[in-house]
Amino acid sequence: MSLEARLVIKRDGFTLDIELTAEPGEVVALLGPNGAGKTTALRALAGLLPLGEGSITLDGVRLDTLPPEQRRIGVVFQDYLLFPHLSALDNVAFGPRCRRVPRAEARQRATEWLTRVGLADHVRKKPRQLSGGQAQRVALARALAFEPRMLLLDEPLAALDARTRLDTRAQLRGHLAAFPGATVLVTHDPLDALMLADRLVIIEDGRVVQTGDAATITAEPRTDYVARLVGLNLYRGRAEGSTVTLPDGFELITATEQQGDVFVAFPPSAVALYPSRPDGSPRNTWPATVTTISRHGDALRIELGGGLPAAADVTPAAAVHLGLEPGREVWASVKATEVRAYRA
Ligand SMILES: Nc1ncnc2c1ncn2[C@@H]1O[C@H](COP(=O)(O)OP(=O)(O)OP(=O)(O)O)[C@@H](O)[C@H]1O
Repeated sequence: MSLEARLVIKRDGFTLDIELTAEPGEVVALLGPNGAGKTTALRALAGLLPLGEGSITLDGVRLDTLPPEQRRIGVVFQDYLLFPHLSALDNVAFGPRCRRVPRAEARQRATEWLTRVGLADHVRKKPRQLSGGQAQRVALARALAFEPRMLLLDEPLAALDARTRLDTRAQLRGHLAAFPGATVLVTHDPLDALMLADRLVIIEDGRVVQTGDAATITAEPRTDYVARLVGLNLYRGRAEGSTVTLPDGFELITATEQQGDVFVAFPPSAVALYPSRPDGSPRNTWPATVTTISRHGDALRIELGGGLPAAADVTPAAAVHLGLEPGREVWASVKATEVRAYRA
């Protein structure tokens, strides 16, 4: 049940224009900053928003000409949208009932689905008697009980606290692995995307800016948003051999040779700071001014302005030793072997 879609939607001041594919059994995450168009894309797939242009084809069948109820798509919304007056069982039985499955059989199937998501003991409860994690699992069971051809999840874990989120994410991963159809999930949490999806589609301002598996995207980000997401300093420049010249003339030396337009990236942990120009120094050394300091795990994240805006991670001890504070002038350096260049 493979998905092939081109979604074009124009609404005041914003245009979504993306192509999206998903193979049977594949989990594709739409990831992007607020307002990028992720929810708009999901609502279009579900049939809740009409396409301006484009088409949606699932397993060779045109979906965008069908009304939402005939698309056989299971949707889990961010706030689950369970029917508050129905028990967990009747919420899940709703799908089969809509497809005219007799009541007893619909309830039987609902019980099976609730058992599968670990809620056999909660079938009679109303949504308000369920915890956030349980409600999420009822919503998932309800979507799966439709026997959908495709599953759509909108920020499926956003409503949960951190602890519940961890457990629920692991369980959700298992259920998605067992689902034979294509799954598209929307999130702005990189961890959800990395843990749940086989492939990431990064959307910014209504366009796809990068797509690939987690390893490729984290190794070779192509926009500032993605670079920040994976915690890398990222620049664009022109390579001639191992020298990359940035638009303002700054030169970075890399260990690998390239020609033409490239991205260059290095992690904040690779940036070393010195009180004065280091001698016998690594190839890339520049004067910088500390702009902000924030906590980053066990380290301090130092944002540097100057010739090459960059982030550096240092230990608290080093920060004290260097007297780091906003406005302090330092020398920064990064070894050529830590700088990766790849084709733009
Ligand atoms: N009902 C609406 N009418 C007009 N424009 C809208 C409507 N809903 C959203 N938009 C606009 O469409 C754009 C994309 O919104 P969308 O909700 O799809 O983004 P998103 O990537 O899901 O963001 P978030 O992570 O904040 O949910 C935004 O610029 C938003 O202002």
